[in-house]
Amino acid sequence: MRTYSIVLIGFGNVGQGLAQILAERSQELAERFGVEYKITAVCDLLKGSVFDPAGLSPAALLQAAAQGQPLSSLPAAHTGWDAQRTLQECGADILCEMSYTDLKTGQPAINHVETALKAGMHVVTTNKGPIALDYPRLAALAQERGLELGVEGTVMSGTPALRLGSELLAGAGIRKIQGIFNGTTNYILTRMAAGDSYTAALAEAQRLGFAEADPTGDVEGFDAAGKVVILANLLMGAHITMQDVDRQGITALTPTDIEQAESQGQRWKLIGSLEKKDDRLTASVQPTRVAHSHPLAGVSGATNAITYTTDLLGDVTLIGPGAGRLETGYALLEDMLAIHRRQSN
Ligand SMILES: NC(=O)C1=CN([C@@H]2O[C@H](COP(=O)(O)OP(=O)(O)OC[C@H]3O[C@@H](n4cnc5c(N)ncnc54)[C@H](OP(=O)(O)O)[C@@H]3O)[C@@H](O)[C@H]2O)C=CC1
Ligand SMILES: N[C@@H](CC=O)C(=O)O
Repeated sequence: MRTYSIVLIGFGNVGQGLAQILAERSQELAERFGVEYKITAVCDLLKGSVFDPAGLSPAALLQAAAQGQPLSSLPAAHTGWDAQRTLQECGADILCEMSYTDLKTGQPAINHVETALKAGMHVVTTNKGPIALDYPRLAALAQERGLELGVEGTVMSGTPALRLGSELLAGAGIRKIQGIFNGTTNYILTRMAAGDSYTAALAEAQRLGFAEADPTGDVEGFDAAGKVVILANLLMGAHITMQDVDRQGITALTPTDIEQAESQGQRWKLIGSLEKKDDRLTASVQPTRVAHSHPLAGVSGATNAITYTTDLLGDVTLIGPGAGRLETGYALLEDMLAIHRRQSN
């Protein structure tokens, strides 16, 4: 059995989703893969922080969060450390970085990732900020130190969109990528098409744990644009920035626009696109009317979809969850299992 100690920075929807997965599936992980992930530290801005090298019970962490009790009320060797101190002193094997995405500065997550790598930890993250804004530098830092930087959850949560593109389609010649890359807006558009108000649909997306802490990132298209940047730079050899994405969100769409499209056999979707033509890459996120018969029209709720157009296989499409607590928690497990597989070879 190989045991990895893990530190969780951010214990919101995703952090709690990961803790729930570990609480429920540790026996299966041990039996099938010979691996144990032991949470030794958790640090969250408002919920507090706790570190115990002997390990913390995921169930107790979840119970404290559900009851609004500070994490520091749990029995542990150390409490009250901030993220930097936790990363410098906890000595974990893997950082799970799940703090807020900031697509302007990438902070504080860039600092978290950098500190963890310098302290010798592998990093797995669902945070789009560091990956959209600073991936080459952070990936080089990881590589120099023989460490892994797992980023699967930054695009389409636990649906293995990045792994499909970077591993399985790596030799197929990806020349175009198109899809629905934001769960919150797809959920809102689906609910509005069924007659609900924008405000009620957004509130429900927040309650279900799909939306960003500041949902402007979702509804104005920044989150989808960040994912387009990640796809371009990680899978298409590009070096684009957020400013290179021609971006528009869904806030200008009215109930009348949505009704009108439906009555004409069409549906609004927020579509992200990347296309390479003669060495030039175009990148966009735009609300788009698609026919009811279009493959993306039936992708509803927080489900996302990605179509890779390749030289050798033509179109390859993957559809799956794009957001959610467990769905995104699973992305971190995917990356941690990949680390375990590589370490075991
Ligand atoms: N939810 C989803 O479906 C998906 C989310 N993601 C990404 O995963 C990350 C986590 O998402 P989610 O859990 O939904 O977000 P939440 O807002 O629910 O949780 C983020 C947590 O991070 C904590 N936090 C923020 N800054 C710090 C800091 N400096 N030190 C310690 N803790 C900090 C917050 O603390 P507090 O609230 O107590 O202030 C909060 O509990 C985000 O980057 C998001 O973009 C990616 C894919 C899907
Ligand atoms: N807020 C995001 C979460 C996943 O990245 C979304 O709604 O897709």
